[in-house]
Amino acid sequence: MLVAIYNPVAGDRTAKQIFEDEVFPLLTQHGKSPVKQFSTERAGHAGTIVKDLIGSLDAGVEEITVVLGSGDGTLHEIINSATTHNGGRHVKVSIVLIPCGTANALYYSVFPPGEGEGAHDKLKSLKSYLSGGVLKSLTVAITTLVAANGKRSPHSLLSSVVVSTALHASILHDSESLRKEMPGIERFKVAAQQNQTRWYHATAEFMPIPGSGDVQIYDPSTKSFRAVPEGATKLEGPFAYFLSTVNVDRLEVAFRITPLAALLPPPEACLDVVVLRPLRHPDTTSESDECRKEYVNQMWGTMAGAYRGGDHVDIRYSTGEAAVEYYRCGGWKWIPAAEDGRAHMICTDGYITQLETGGHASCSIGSQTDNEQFAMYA
Ligand SMILES: Nc1ncnc2c1ncn2[C@@H]1O[C@H](COP(=O)(O)OP(=O)(O)OP(=O)(O)O)[C@@H](O)[C@H]1O
Repeated sequence: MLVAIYNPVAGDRTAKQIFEDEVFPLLTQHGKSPVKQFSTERAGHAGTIVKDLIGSLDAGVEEITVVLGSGDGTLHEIINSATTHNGGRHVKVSIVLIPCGTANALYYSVFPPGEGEGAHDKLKSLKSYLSGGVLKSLTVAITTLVAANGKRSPHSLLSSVVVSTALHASILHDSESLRKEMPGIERFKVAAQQNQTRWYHATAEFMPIPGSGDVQIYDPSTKSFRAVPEGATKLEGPFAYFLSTVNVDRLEVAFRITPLAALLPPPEACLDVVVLRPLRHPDTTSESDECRKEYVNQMWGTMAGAYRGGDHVDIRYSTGEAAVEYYRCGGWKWIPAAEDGRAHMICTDGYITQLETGGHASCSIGSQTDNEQFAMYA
């Protein structure tokens, strides 16, 4: 079954126009008219549409193709509604992605613009579909929230782009209120400045990659990953930044935060995790206001590398240590300090969930079956 869904309020609100002017005519030209077309009417609607469509499929029909005009958030809703984890039927969902959102992390990771390229072609996934191109399986990261009494939340949160805490979660949380006045990516920069001196108290623990059986860390001196010794897979805060990705090497077209996902692609599905802990900086001697203010410059100095193609992963302190801790793992656990409210925020593909005090979050890579349910034309 082929359907088209677009989110008319995603990004700069041009999805309807792109579909009417470009997507539908191209589909018709190739004799591929969608059996149904939808314009989403509210948050969560795209997920409901796909779940209902799957429910209406005849027995034996095991695939649905969705031409999707949106950003990463609407795709996230579809994945979470269609997953077997949240009670869905196992139907393969193939996405033809038209980037109509603000950041479009997945699209621009799969189709990075070439050097000096001006306007980005938004129809690359569609052209791939029309020419019988490659279907790239989407790895999912599955986040479970665990309450203080050990009870796990009944619903899993699936992500196809990012799961984060700390600064990135704060940015996504605060930028949402700026969406109307700032429809573009500048709202993320404003929210970043509002949160730049905040540190997050928590303990993080990494779980091994299923196949290799180890947790790995990038070593800029050898430009390769090496196994982390057992016993060194637990990190104590404070943290400034803690972010993991799947399927992407960037969160915006030019913000390449996990560049090694593309430059040193892992042989099997795993999470790429970027961590910044202020007290690792040789000049940060305490958690005083002065040190926090000083660290702002250090942090942005490092993070600026993400805008230079991802060279932040090779920046080293005067001590020779890597400024960024870049891990590869099969999962991680985030245990916030009870008194640090902001450390309780978890961001899954832009959606913010608040952990209960005393609770923790556990994120792991999906099983092979999970990772084969969703795919994108690449
Ligand atoms: N008709 C609608 N009215 C209001 N909100 C809607 C409507 N349709 C969808 N939404 C919501 O719009 C939000 C934004 O969509 P989406 O994430 O796709 O775009 P974006 O945030 O601009 O891009 P990106 O995630 O790439 O930064 C989603 O949370 C979705 O639930």
